[in-house]
Amino acid sequence: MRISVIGCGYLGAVHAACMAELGHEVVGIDVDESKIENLSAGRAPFFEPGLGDLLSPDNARLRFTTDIAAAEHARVHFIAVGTPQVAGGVAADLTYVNAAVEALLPHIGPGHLVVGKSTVPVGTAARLAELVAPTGASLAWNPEFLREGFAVSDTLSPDRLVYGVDNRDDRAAEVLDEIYKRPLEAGTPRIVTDYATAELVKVSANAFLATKISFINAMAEIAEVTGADVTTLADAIGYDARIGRRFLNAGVGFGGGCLPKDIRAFQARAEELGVGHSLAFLADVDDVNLRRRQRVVDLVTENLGGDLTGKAVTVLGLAFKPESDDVRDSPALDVAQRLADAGAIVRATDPEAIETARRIRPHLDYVESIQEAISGADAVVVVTEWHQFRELDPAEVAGWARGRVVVDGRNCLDASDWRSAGWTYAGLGRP
Ligand SMILES: NC(=O)c1ccc[n+]([C@@H]2O[C@H](COP(=O)([O-])OP(=O)(O)OC[C@H]3O[C@@H](n4cnc5c(N)ncnc54)[C@H](O)[C@@H]3O)[C@@H](O)[C@H]2O)c1
Ligand SMILES: O=c1ccn([C@@H]2O[C@H](COP(=O)(O)OP(=O)(O)O[C@H]3O[C@H](CO)[C@@H](O)[C@H](O)[C@H]3O)[C@@H](O)[C@H]2O)c(=O)[nH]1
Repeated sequence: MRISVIGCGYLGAVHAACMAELGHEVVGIDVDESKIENLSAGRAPFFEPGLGDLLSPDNARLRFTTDIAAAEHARVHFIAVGTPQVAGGVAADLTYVNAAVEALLPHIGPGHLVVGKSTVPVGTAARLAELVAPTGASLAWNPEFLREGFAVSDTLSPDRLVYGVDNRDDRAAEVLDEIYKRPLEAGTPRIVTDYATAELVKVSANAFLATKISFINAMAEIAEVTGADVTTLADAIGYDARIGRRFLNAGVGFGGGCLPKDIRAFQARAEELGVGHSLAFLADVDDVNLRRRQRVVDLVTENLGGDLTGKAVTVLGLAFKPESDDVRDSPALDVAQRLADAGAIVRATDPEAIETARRIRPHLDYVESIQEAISGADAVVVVTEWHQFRELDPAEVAGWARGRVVVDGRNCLDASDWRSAGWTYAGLGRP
């Protein structure tokens, strides 16, 4: 199948490379010249395990360009551009989706299928279908559920495939089945439904995941005033198969380019639809999540005598989660900024996210080496659970730092190991 992928960011670049891996002839298109230059040279423009292995300038099935006219040679066009929060608001900004579809219109015709992958407010697909209809092409919505850090394997072997189609269009599902032949033959469940359901599957999945994380973080708040241990609590409730242990890790909370903006945009859309009350609980989910960031800062402050002015604090982690260089709405970077705002002298490190962090917070002090970051610190704060941080030897770290305070913002360290090495250990929701 000849495919174009419009938008080659964290989602689109992986999707383009994986579609070529599935045997299709793919052109990736983006307005960002430097991204296209890197991808064309076989370099991943961001850190994503396994992506580099799929990119090669010699791969005849995969090319990248800034020229939207290249889409003319394809028959299926995936829309993978960003849908961030609107400036100064919480709704989804559809400018990029609208611009991408508008730009595509002169290059599509009968027999073409436009497939939305971006996360959009319910109702968007039906509106875009009207826009596409005069060209003779049709439109489907095929939301994406990949996780950063596992994006390649999630794309090649998804948990499920969802197709939102116009019920007068029998062909769209057949075309998508052909594209996803390999995962479907491997047993991936597939759900064919209407546009609205497909759009809602995506945002409700993210709302559920965010709620699950905020639920356990709310339990951490209760644990903190009762002396209970939220990690033991999570293990115990997680054994109930109806609850499950995944996404029950209490800590500094969720961030990234998806969960925070998606729950806010979902609430905004529900308000527009006159059913804001149905999603009112998501405001609490957001609040609990943001409170945890300040809680980390408060724990550092309490353990450093109540005032951070002039205190040297090392922040271990900048990415919103390990195995990613993504710092969009990163709790780690936010904590680093809050500590600096409170007067601390902050030095931060991350195995992959220093460059991305520097782009949006250029004034913070970043160092590559963990030892250099910790050297002379009054307190060490772990906010992204990279294995490089989890595996630190507390006795060795004690030789680098000045103070003996460690705040575990991801509940990822062995508290007793650190305490036996002389550290004052503080976790979130743990005694
Ligand atoms: N990142 C993820 O893990 C993930 C997973 C599932 C769904 N999504 C959704 O996918 C969409 C993309 O997210 P992302 O994380 O890849 O964003 P991103 O910002 O990394 O990438 C978006 C890309 O689109 C490009 N672009 C913007 N306008 C364009 C246009 N008119 N033509 C061509 N390219 C254009 C940008 O230059 C950028 O490279 C969002 O709706 C997001 O919610 C993301
Ligand atoms: O128990 C947990 C699990 C996750 N997190 C945090 O939650 C955030 C999101 O994590 P994750 O969902 O793994 O990352 P994303 O790559 O943002 O993926 C989410 O967002 C994508 C974009 O919509 C979806 O495609 C994925 O299915 C959905 O998991 C990160 O900050 C994690 O640190 C926790 O705090 N506790």
